[in-house]
Amino acid sequence: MSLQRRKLKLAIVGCGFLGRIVAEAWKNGLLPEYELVACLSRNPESARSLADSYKCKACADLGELLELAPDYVVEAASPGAVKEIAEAVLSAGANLVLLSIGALADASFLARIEACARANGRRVHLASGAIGGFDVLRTAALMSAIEASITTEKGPNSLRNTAVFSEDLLDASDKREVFSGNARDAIALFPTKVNVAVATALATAGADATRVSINSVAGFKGDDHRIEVRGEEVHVVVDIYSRTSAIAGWSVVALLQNLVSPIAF
Ligand SMILES: NC(=O)C1=CN([C@@H]2O[C@H](COP(=O)(O)OP(=O)(O)OC[C@H]3O[C@@H](n4cnc5c(N)ncnc54)[C@H](OP(=O)(O)O)[C@@H]3O)[C@@H](O)[C@H]2O)C=CC1
Ligand SMILES: O=C([O-])CC(=O)C(=O)O
Repeated sequence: MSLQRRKLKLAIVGCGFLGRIVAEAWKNGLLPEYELVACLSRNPESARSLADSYKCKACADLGELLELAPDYVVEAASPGAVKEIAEAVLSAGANLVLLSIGALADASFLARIEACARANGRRVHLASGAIGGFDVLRTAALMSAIEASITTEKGPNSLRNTAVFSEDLLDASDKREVFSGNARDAIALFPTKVNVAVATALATAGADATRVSINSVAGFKGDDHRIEVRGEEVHVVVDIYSRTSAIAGWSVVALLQNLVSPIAF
């Protein structure tokens, strides 16, 4: 049973792989408290295609989308898109659900949207994406000083078109660490690939103190993220393997369900 009577208006920004997972879940009845009203993408054709499949409005720009007064705008686009839309969305009275959490590594941007959300009485919800366990990570961070890290293993093909890729990774016989540093440097080097590192940092020790190790494993399919937090009394390990990034789209569905459920996680 839901908490509210009228359906909440939902809009999607970014009509690619993950945005479509949310729309499909809505169509399949997993989000009955919501009405999918609008979508927007960089390429109008992507928005039109999603809108045709799910019978919502393809918007030409953000202004047109916000005129429909969505209650929740799901961002499934890019960290750059988050910077373009966040303040306008919140100022228009909508809540924001983010997947491209890497945008929040920019401390001044984070402070601005925090202030904007507060001023407008709205919230920015961070989807758990390809990882999770934010509840226990945040809890551990409250209890004492902590050390936090995330170690990721990926197949080399998913590192193509990044500064660390080289052909010899494809048939390397051993695991190769291609990045070691903090979450701030990680997202600067891989702007769309390590949202998980920034999300981990926000939940734990912050972008400067959270250690990130990215490893290439030839022949490996999918991603494995191992988050570790050590405090005085607790040792937390959250390890998530996913064959594709679909888990991130589904995490938005779970989040939207949680927002309206009488029993909330
Ligand atoms: N938090 C997490 O754990 C994870 C986060 N992500 C992030 O989620 C986001 C979406 O991923 P995914 O669906 O796989 O990516 P896709 O590339 O499949 O889809 C992204 C869509 O957004 C559109 N888009 C890009 N920039 C903008 C913009 N400025 N304004 C509006 N639309 C835009 C794209 O372009 P077009 O309209 O041209 O088609 C495309 O349709 C990415 O930023 C990715 O990094 C992904 C996995 C895990
Ligand atoms: O899908 C993943 O494993 C992680 C990812 O793309 C991200 O953090 O942006």
